Amino acid sequence: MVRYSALKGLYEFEKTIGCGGFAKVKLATHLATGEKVAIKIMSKSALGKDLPRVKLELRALKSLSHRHICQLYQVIETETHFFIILEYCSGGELFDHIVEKNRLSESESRIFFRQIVSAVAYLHNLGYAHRDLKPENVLLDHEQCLKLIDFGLCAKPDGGMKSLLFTSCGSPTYAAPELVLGKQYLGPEVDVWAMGVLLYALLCGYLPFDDHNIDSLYKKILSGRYEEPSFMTDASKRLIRQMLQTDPKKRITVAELLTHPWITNNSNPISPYSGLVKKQDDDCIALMAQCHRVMPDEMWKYLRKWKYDYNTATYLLLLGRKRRGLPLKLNTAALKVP
Ligand SMILES: O=C(Nc1ccc2c(c1)CCNCC2)c1ccc(-c2cn[nH]c2)cc1OCc1ccccc1
Repeated sequence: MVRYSALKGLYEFEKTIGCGGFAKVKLATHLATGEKVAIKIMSKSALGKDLPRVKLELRALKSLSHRHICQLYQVIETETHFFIILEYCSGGELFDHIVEKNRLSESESRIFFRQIVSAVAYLHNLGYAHRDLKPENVLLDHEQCLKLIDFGLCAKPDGGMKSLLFTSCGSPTYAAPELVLGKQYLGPEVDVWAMGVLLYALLCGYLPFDDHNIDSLYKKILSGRYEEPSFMTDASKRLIRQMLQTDPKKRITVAELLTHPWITNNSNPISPYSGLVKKQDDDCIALMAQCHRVMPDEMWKYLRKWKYDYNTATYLLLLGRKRRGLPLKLNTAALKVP
């Protein structure tokens, strides 16, 4: 295996768990805290014209901090590679979870779907659209908590880089009619359509529009007609119809989803800000300050720049340990002085 010297002493690689288009995902241990992470490795030469997509993903990830969005910890760039250190999602893909259970009950689907709505509402409130929402891009952590990944296509809607979508997204099974028609479109509406496909997949265990022939797939999407199996409740059917609405202007918005009766179902409405995770924590700061032999306010002054270096990773991983009620400890050998 290629020795990635840039991470020597900082991370210890374990096995490769996924190989995507131009990325490889390896499990690793963050040595200062002993916490597990996922490292997405991309070779710049293999990226070629897709390099801007990586820059886009990193810029987006650096401004996102939400319970249901896979947290970025550190970025290491060498002449030849990008190493993106990310939150460990040991539950694997939501897709696999659905398939192994055939389909999910309405209440289990609601628990997952509320998390997706919260993450997408947060994204939209920041002016981003994900634009590639699909079950493969939704992972689970060890607590069955959902994590959105792969912001390679996400953009601020005013950017409207639809060419990016056509060139790089895989199967358009989740693509909204306006995308299929190549129309000007707004990212948020495209995300709502994809969320409709996702919710359908959760409730039914298969996709509303599917065909191995791309032209008949397009025809089905443009028709907006799909099967409503008998096991679906009327409430689920109504909600999905509002999301899989072919006219983007008539499609329900994320803001309306936040308070939709099927979503709230007598529990509290979803706040798009739920789960903001990046905050000042005195215990974590104090421990890092002690190891670096600096004053806590010096340490926080450095950390709040969010440089996504090893110290950002260490701080965020300590925060995670504290949230899980684990003792805070640091292996100073791996710590680099700022
Ligand atoms: O932590 C991640 N994955 C992951 C970690 C542990 C385990 C599994 C999976 C399932 C396989 N059995 C071992 C347990 C993990 C984290 C982030 C990202 C990621 C974030 N932006 N882009 C990619 C990707 C990740 O994975 C990809 C994957 C690999 C195999 C299957 C399912 C998912």
